[in-house]
Amino acid sequence: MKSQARERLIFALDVDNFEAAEKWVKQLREQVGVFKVGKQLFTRCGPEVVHMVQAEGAQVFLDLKYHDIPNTVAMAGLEAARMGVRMFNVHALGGAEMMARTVAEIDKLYPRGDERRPLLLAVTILTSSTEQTLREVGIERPMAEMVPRLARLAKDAGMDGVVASPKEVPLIREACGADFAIVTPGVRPAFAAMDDQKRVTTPAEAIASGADYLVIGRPISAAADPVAAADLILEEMAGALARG
Ligand SMILES: O=C(O)c1cc(=O)[nH]c(=O)n1[C@@H]1O[C@H](COP(=O)(O)O)[C@@H](O)[C@H]1O
Repeated sequence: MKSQARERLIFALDVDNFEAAEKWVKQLREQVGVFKVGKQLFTRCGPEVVHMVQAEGAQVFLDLKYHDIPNTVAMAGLEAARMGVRMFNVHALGGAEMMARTVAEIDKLYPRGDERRPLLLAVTILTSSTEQTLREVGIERPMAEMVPRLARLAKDAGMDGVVASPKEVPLIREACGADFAIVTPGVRPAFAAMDDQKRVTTPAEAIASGADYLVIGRPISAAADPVAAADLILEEMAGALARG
């Protein structure tokens, strides 16, 4: 169960330089199967940092949350796939055409079934957002309606899964079925602070509700002993997986 949990634990490499990223990858290799390279690190280091993670034998979630006109996102997605990342994401709010064009480009590069094909993920509503955040940008519908609606839009456009709060996993499963990946940030073990996350659950709750992958950053990176914190999280995940 622990090795299964490891494949589902994604550590957010939210650092500002190559050396720090490399240190985390070497330190957490036994606990973590996938490392997330996001906007800060990628803007600083570029593809070199993706290749470093791959050279260490781990997989990469390229978290650049593309949101632009359909052709621009599709072409950016193509470059992400060419880097050999395991998964990358776009904002579902970019719309059906943007997602479908991206899927179509990836289909041409690596058809479904090709092991090099990355998982194409759509961010629904960020885990730092509240109902108030939605109102501010003119979305009057409630979170519980928006998240499954965006997830369904992503599925119908051919995307492989979504990034969403663990709180909304049951709603997404209901809208999209079992064969759809759900990646959940906003995970906080009992020992960690909330930071800027708003819609959170514990690792065990996230797995029990049906999340496939957990993205965790500060609860590990800010811990006094990060390896011990990652081990605790893995144990909690493995326990929930065993309970089925
Ligand atoms: O796409 C993401 O990874 C993401 C989506 C989302 O809705 N919320 C969210 O926190 N994230 C990312 O997940 C990570 C969470 O980090 P911690 O809050 O430190 O555990 C950060 O790197 C965020 O950029």
